[in-house]
Amino acid sequence: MAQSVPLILKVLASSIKTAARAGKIVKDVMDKGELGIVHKNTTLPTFMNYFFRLIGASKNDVQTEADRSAQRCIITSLSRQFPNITIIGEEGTLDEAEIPSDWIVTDFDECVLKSTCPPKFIDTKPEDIVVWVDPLDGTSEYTEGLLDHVTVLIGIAVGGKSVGGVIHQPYYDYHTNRNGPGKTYWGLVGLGVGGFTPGKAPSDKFIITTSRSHRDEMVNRALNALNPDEIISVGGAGHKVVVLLEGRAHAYVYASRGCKKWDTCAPEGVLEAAGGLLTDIHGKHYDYSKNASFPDAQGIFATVQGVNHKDLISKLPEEVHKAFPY
Ligand SMILES: Nc1ncnc2c1ncn2[C@@H]1O[C@H](COP(=O)(O)O)[C@@H](OP(=O)(O)O)[C@H]1O
Ligand SMILES: [Mg+2]
Repeated sequence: MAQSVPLILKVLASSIKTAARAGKIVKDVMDKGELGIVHKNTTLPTFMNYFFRLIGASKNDVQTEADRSAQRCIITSLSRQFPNITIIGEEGTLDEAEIPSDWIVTDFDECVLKSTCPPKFIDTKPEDIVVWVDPLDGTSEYTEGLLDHVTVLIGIAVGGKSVGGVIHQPYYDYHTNRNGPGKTYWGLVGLGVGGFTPGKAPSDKFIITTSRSHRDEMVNRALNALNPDEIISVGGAGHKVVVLLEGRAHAYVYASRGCKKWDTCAPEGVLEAAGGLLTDIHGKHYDYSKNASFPDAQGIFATVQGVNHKDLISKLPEEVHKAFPY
């Protein structure tokens, strides 16, 4: 690879290949049938579970062997290629010492490497970059067999702002092609998107996508106020943004604090590279710098290009805004 390729393009090009490899691991674990499910917070004392509920985390947040193995693949691959960037994974610190050699990805997406780097990223340094990894978004759907809800997310933040990333859907179209390669949606703000052709949402009705498994009173109040013609309830933050990218909905609305930075960094970057917006429910972008707190504590509000983000947010009732203070 030419030395002159800007770092941001190398990180994106490597993330595209790595996400696909991690997606294959996710499928291999499922095919083997040993999911190794653990409930992440159930070993905590009662007061800690109470605290987790207060900040919006579920005490039954599950993790499987696929989450662990896919994260080991991604973090080991990216950190060997880019030792000086910061990488934060949903599953915390895992043993990377003895991972199979074929989990270590060393190749790059050629199309991205050959692209013209957006001028503002030409001089981006390793210390400016934070990569947020969700090795398996939609874990509860994965354990329930709703496989097309599952995505592998690698988000790229520069200077605390999500600017791009990769959403890989390992089970894309699996009903007709179970052993297919999946589908990879990537984007970089200023460069554009790749791996898919953005769809256009219908002009004769208004469609919102939201959580399937984490619905509460405040989520419902926000949805009622926006009065959509249709609600698409699916699992995973990555999958919901895929629904937007494919033109199947106009907005993703989630008035809840349950998502974390690794759930939204890649979806935000890819959606914004496609001309959309992903913010909190007040319209403010999240901070993805390395010391940022993990929860998306002010919820999620995402819209596709052509929808007036600010106008739509203004339709949320005051009580919903007040429920998510800074
Ligand atoms: N109330 C909550 N408690 C725990 N996790 C939540 C949550 N709300 C959202 N999430 C996490 O955010 C992601 C998208 O959620 P949803 O499908 O409900 O929209 C999932 O990530 P993971 O599957 O990676 O854990 C999910 O676990
Ligand atoms: Mg997730």
